[in-house]
Amino acid sequence: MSDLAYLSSARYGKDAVRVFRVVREGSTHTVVEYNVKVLLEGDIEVSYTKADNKVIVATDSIKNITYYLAKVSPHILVPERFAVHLGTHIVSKYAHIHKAFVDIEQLRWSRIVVGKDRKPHPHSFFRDGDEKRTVKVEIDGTAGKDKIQARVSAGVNDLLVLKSSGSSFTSFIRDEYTLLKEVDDRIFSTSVDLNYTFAPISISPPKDEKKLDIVIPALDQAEAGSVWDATVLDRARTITLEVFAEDESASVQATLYKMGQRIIAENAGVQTVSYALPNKHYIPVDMSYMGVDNLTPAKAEVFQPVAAPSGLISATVSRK
Ligand SMILES: O=c1[nH]c(=O)c2[nH]c(=O)[nH]c2[nH]1
Repeated sequence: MSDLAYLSSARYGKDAVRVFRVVREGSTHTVVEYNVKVLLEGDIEVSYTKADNKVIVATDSIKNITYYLAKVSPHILVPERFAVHLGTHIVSKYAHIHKAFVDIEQLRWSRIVVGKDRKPHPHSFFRDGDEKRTVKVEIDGTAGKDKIQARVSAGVNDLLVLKSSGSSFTSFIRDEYTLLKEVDDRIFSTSVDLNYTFAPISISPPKDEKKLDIVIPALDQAEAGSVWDATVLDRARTITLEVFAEDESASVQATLYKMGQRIIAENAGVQTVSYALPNKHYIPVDMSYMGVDNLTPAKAEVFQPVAAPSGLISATVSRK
C-alpha cells in the first residue's frame, strides 16, 4: 500500500473565525466584523503520514493568534493590512511554517445617521446589505524569513444590482438547441463577485519576536500604504456600479470587460481584475392566454425572478 500513494499537498488551519473589534477614540467608536480563514503550509507532512503531531500548530492556537492580533495589531481596521500582519506573524514565528493563506470577509456595519442635521452616530451602526469586502493574502516565506513576499488581492462579493433597461442580447448562435428569443431590451441583474490583485510586495518582519505583534515595517511605507488604502475598493466598486448603470449592455460578457478595463486604467497598483457575474434571469410572464400582452419588450412589466438556473459569466482582465 505504501508504494502506491504519497502526500502530494497539504494545507490546514482554521476557517470561519468570527472577529468583531471596537476601536475607541474618545466617545467615537469604529467597528469591524470579519470572518477569517487562516491556512498553513510547511514541513507538516509527518502529521499526515506518520501520525506525528509535533509539527502541528493546533488550529485552536491559530484561532487564538487571530484574536490576539485583532487586539494588538495597528492594522486591524484595514483588512488587507490585517491579513498581511496575521500571516506574517505566523510565518515569522514558526520556523517550519513556510506559507500562510489568510482570507478575510468583512461584513457591513455602517453608521446610523440621526436628528434633523443627519449626524453620524458615534457608536450605533446598521447592516446595510449583504455585500462583503473580501481580502485574500498569501504570505510566502519559502525564500527565507527575512525575504517574505506578500501577494494581496481584494474585492467585493454579493453586490446585488439590477437594471430594468439598457441591456440587449442578440446575434448569438442559433441552431437546433436554440429557444431563446433575441431581445433589444431586457432586465439585467447580477450579484457581483469582484477580485483584483496587486503586485507582490516584500516584507521584512522585525527580528525581535516581541515586536512582531506591533509593526510590519513594509506596511508603514508610503508605497504600500497608497496601494492598499480603502480608496482602491471604493473606486473599483464605484466603477463597477457606474459601468453597470451606464453601459448599453450587449451582453454580460461585454459589460464585464468594460468594468475590468476601467479598473485597470484608474488604479495604478492593480495588476488583474476578475469578475464572476451570475446572470439572474427575470422572465416576462406569458399572459397571452388571457389576451394580455406582457411579452413584447415594451409591454413586459410583470416578470418572474428565477433563482436557478442562472448564467455564470466570468473573466480576468489583466494589465499588459
Ligand atoms: O449576456 C448574456 N450572455 C450569455 O452568454 C447569455 N446566454 C443566454 O442564454 N443569455 C445570455 N446573456
